[in-house]
Amino acid sequence: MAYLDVSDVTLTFKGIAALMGVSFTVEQGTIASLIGPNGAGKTSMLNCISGRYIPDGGAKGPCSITLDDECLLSLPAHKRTELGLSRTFQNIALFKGLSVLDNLMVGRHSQINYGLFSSIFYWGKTVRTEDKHRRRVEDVIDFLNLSPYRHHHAGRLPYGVQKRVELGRALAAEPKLILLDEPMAGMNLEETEDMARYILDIAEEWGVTVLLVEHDMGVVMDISDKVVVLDFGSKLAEGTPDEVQADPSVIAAYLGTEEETFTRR
Ligand SMILES: Nc1ncnc2c1ncn2[C@@H]1O[C@H](COP(=O)(O)OP(=O)(O)OP(=O)(O)O)[C@@H](O)[C@H]1O
Repeated sequence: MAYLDVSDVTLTFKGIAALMGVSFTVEQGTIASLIGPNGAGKTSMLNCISGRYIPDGGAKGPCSITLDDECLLSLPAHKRTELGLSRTFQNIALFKGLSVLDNLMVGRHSQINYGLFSSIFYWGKTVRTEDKHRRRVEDVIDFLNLSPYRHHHAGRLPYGVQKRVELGRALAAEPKLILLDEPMAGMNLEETEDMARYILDIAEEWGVTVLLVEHDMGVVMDISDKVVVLDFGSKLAEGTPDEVQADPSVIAAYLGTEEETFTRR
């Protein structure tokens, strides 16, 4: 079975379908992208996987979303985080009054498993665990080149750096699967290229599986192992970037007929 297996997911809001029987798979350690026009259902799909939305049928029917063979639907969002699922949001969701370092430490929250009792009676263990959290956060700071900003208030940083901090917070949680909702939105060319490099390294060096929602087709076609195309809540195509770019239904329905739509960087 695939690492992430989405099978026949339907989601309706007051009778209006955001997703209609969508199925796709993502293999471990790869980068998959969800693309489609505005309102196609991309963020809704990420929300179903992360636990923000519950697909129609809930947790009782046949399981429609599994991660590493584990059914996600029966788990609340925070349990999915403990299982190794982490995400970023379309609109930056940082604690703006906290430093970069503290925002990343918040990302460690799911890994903190000691309470007041053990802090008092197993002090040594607590200190060792704290060290482990610090080390992970420092690794993330180094990886994303956030050192110059570590003590800056997140809310005062340039937009592109804030997007990087948000990625860092998701990475701090030691995810196995990371969901990225438009990580390049609003970025200039240089920031976009840097972010694309980070995403490639997250998969290749850190071994994290990536599911990306992104409107920048150049980036999507360049870095994805697989592309899934949604249109009006239904899956239109699934395949390698080359297969999807050659699919007439995709060209007609979403990408238009202009050749430069698929120009690689
Ligand atoms: N909480 C909600 N309540 C009602 N309708 C919703 C809700 N969330 C999403 N929808 C509807 O579901 C459909 C899919 O929306 P979604 O945000 O998933 O699309 P998208 O592909 O991510 O779009 P975009 O590229 O603009 O972010 C839209 O018609 C949207 O209005």
